[in-house]
Amino acid sequence: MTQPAAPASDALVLQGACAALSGKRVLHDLTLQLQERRIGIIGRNGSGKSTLLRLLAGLIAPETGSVRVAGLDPARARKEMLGQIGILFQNPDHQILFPTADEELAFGLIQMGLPKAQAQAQVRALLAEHGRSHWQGVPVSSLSQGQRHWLCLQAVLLMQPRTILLDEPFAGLDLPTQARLARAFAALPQRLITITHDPASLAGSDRVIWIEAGRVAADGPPAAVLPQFESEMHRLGGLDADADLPG
Ligand SMILES: Nc1ncnc2c1ncn2[C@@H]1O[C@H](COP(=O)(O)OP(=O)(O)OP(=O)(O)O)[C@@H](O)[C@H]1O
Repeated sequence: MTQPAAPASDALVLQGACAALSGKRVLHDLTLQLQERRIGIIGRNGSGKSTLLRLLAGLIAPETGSVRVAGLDPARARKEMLGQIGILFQNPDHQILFPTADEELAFGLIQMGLPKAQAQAQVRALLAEHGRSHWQGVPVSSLSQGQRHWLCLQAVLLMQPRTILLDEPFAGLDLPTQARLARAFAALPQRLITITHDPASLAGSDRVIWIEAGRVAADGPPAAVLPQFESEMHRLGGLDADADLPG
């Protein structure tokens, strides 16, 4: 019998992982080896997608089973994870910690152990490269939603993580901003794991995982998974009652 291939050294591996929130189990016995370059996670509201992202990022620990990123437990190896996993939350305001744009950009680098002056120099160079030197000292509160998204993305990229987790990256952005962001994502060398409700945005992925009520409903190439997902969503959309919304 042939052995399954060993995971890539920077793979994200779930083994029988369950996760609970406030005592309620929301992810059930997930076993996944995530190593493709573009992975989409799709599913209905409340299916457990954000919880899966939080589990992969080590923001929550599994109730049972294990999560490993590059062989490490992401909930414990917090410092090592800075170079492994970057996360972009749906709402930049859930991510931004500092009052000014440059402080926000420098934070991750300082966390990684870079002396403050060096981190600040990298931030100045980045802002200059993007024609945004005037953002030095600018209050985050004065930036638009799209500009805050850009800020969060750059803060993550400065840390050069191997994998970036994106939670509904296009939600609330106008079409030109979405198109610009999509081009920026497409050009990234990193592995991207994207959560979305929107099947169209995953058409070019290497792999799509459909999560339903905390379990994998389908897992494969987009051409196989997305039509199944869309047909089920159309069927559910045709029902009048929304009593089947997961509670
Ligand atoms: N703090 C919490 N305590 C208890 N249950 C929670 C908590 N947060 C979320 N849940 C429940 O966990 C389940 C999964 O939520 P999760 O946010 O992971 O889903 P999702 O697929 O990301 O949803 P959406 O697409 O609406 O953002 C849902 O049923 C939700 O009600």
